[in-house]
Amino acid sequence: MAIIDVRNLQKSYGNNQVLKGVNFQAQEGEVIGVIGKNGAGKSTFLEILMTIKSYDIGTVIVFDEDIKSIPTNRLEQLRQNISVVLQPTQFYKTLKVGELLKLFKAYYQSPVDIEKIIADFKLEAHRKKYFDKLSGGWKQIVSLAIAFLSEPKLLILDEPTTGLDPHMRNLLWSYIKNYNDKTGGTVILTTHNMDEIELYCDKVMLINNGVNEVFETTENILASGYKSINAFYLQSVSI
Ligand SMILES: Nc1ncnc2c1ncn2[C@@H]1O[C@H](COP(=O)(O)OP(=O)(O)OP(=O)(O)O)[C@@H](O)[C@H]1O
Repeated sequence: MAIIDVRNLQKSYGNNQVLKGVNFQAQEGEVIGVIGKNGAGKSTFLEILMTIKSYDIGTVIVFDEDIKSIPTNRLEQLRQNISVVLQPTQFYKTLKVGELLKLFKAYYQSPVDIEKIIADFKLEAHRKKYFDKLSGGWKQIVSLAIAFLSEPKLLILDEPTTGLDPHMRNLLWSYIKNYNDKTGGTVILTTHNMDEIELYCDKVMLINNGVNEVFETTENILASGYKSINAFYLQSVSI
């Protein structure tokens, strides 16, 4: 089943045309990495999929709904199936980690057990700390733990592993893959780490010069002769 169908997506900021005709589809259960150089338009693209940013031209269908013509109440229902983690993440400064998890569990009316989330994300030592006082990497982990609380059908992550140490990166990816295997949820993320794309993503979309220059399975890219996704990236994109 198609979760997202994007045709000829165009978006400008003033006279800076960032997206010049992007075509993209995501099926249920896929893990898709969006790559491209700094300023290529990856975050802009994800924010449009999250339904929080407007666009100029094209069609964006999310869960079979055209997000431009959908009534507000249905847009809100649709958003309940999407979890997002943006960068940088700012949560309520005066709340402790355990309190934040409880708050969002209530907000999402989530059946997920907070103790399990705390154990899975290795948050025990941090549950009584104020979110504001955590290191950047731990803030990221808490944000991701919260994203999983809503048991989303679609998870959108903007550079989820940036700033994480290798153990936390592995931990995070094992959680993403586990969520994907168990629930069939779709994951769309951006990263500059090409090893992560190679290891964990089913498909890659390369945004270059405002278009999806490549949208292909990682398997086919590697089968076409590149020795790694990193080599593919370096050979496909000039500085
Ligand atoms: N709100 C905004 N107003 C004006 N220009 C913006 C805005 N947001 C992004 N841009 C511009 O749009 C372009 C694409 O930005 P975007 O953040 O989508 O790129 P990116 O691929 O995510 O970059 P990076 O890899 O550096 O995070 C950049 O030139 C950026 O300066």
